[in-house]
Amino acid sequence: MQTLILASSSPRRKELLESLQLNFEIASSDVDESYNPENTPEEIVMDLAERKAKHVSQVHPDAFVIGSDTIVVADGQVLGKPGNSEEAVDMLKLLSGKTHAVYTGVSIIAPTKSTTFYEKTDVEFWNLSDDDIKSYVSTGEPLDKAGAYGIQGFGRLLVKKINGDYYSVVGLPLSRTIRELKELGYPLPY
Ligand SMILES: Cc1cn([C@H]2C[C@H](O)[C@@H](COP(=O)(O)OP(=O)(O)OP(=O)(O)O)O2)c(=O)[nH]c1=O
Repeated sequence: MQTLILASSSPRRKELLESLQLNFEIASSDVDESYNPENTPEEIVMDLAERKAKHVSQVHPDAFVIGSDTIVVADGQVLGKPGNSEEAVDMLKLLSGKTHAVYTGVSIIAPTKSTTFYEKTDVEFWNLSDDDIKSYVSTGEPLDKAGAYGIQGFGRLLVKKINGDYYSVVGLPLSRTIRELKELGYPLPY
C-alpha cells in the first residue's frame, strides 16, 4: 500500500482531496514562505510548493507527498494572505472591478521521481463599493486566504467571471494533480 501525504495545513486542500475519496494523511509543513520578489509568479508558487513537499518528503521518503501554494497577482503585485483586516480591505480595493490572476503551484514528490507544475486562473471581480468590502471583511473570511477572498465562500459573490480551473483558485488544481499522480505511478482506484 502506497502512502499519500498532503503536506498542507489548509482545510480547503484537505476537503478537495477528500472529495475524491482517496486515503491520505496530512502533514503540515512549516516552511519559510518568503520568496525572491524578482521571481515570476509561476516560479514563486512552484518553488514554495516544492519547499513544502520536500520538507515532508524528507521525513517520509517512501510516500507520495503533495505540496501546494497559491498567490494572487493583480497589477503586477503579488498578494499573499492579508496580515489583518486593513490589509484585507486594501487588497480587495485593488481587485475591485478588474481581472487578476490566481497562481497555484503543485509539487509531488514520489519515492523515485517528482514533478512540479502550476496552474493560472483569471478571475474577474465586480466593482465593489467600500460598503461591499467592509461587510465582506467583517465575515472574517479573507484573513487566511491569498488575495483576501475565498471563491468557495461568500467571496463567490465578488466574482463576475473566471477563466481556468476553479479548484486551483481554492488551492489545489484537482484534475491535473490526479493526472500527475497517476503519471508518477500512484495506484488510483479510478
Ligand atoms: C484565492 C483563494 C485562496 N484561498 C486559499 C488557499 C490557500 O489555503 C490560501 C493561500 O495560502 P497558501 O500559503 O497557499 O496555503 P496555506 O498557508 O493555507 O496552507 P499550507 O501552506 O499549509 O498548504 O488561500 C482560498 O481558500 N480561496 C480562494 O478563493
